Amino acid sequence: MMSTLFVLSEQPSIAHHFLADVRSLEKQRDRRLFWESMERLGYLLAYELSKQLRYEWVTVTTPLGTKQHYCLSSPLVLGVILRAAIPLYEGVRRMFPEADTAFVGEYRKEGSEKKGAAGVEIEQFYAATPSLSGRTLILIDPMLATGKSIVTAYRALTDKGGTPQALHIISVIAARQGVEYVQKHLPGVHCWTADLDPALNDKAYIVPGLGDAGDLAFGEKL
Ligand SMILES: O=P(O)(O)OC[C@H]1O[C@H](OP(=O)(O)OP(=O)(O)O)[C@H](O)[C@@H]1O
Ligand SMILES: O=c1cc[nH]c(=O)[nH]1
Repeated sequence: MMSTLFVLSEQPSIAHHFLADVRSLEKQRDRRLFWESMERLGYLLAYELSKQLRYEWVTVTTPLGTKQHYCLSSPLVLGVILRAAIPLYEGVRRMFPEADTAFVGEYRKEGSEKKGAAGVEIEQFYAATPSLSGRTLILIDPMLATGKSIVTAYRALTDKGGTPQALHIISVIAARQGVEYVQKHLPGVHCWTADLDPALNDKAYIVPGLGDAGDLAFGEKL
């Protein structure tokens, strides 16, 4: 199956406004704004992704008659990668409130990024998931840098939960190299990102990026 890539910023829309909020060094001081803008990007990306899901026609009775609507029939599991994904997840979850949720705890091993993207190693320590078999898995992580965190999370979840019928990734900022990495290791994946950045720096941070998404949402990690 073919992998696909959707980039929200390719069209002028309110998404640019929220992207400017999360990237701006000055506005990042306002944690409430950072969270709200992440959540709003979550709504917008979930809306775009929803166009690819499965629906069934349902007849709704109004006080004055009946009307048919498409109602979601794809069984969804949202996958959250701790910590930084929580605000973005909250936006996606509000759009798909009936979805189940899987959690993965992991972080980049301290110092491993000193050798650049090739050196980055992921320490994965926690995974809790409902069954994924035959369901649609949406992995959520605001920053897709080297792509190693997402691939590690997918493996941890599928080892326990089985193989999903479809895989989507929602990110706010993806590096081109990270997208290529996930497409290589997770064939058929569908990537939905608010923006696509050109490069990683020598510590495998996205440039221009926004800095450390986990620290901005929750405070500097010791
Ligand atoms: O694509 P990658 O190169 O793997 O990098 C991206 C990862 O980095 C961030 O998490 P981080 O490891 O900083 O942990 P945190 O969420 O606890 O801050 C981010 O939320 C991703 O999970
Ligand atoms: O640019 C990056 C890369 C990894 N994690 C972040 O929070 N930001």
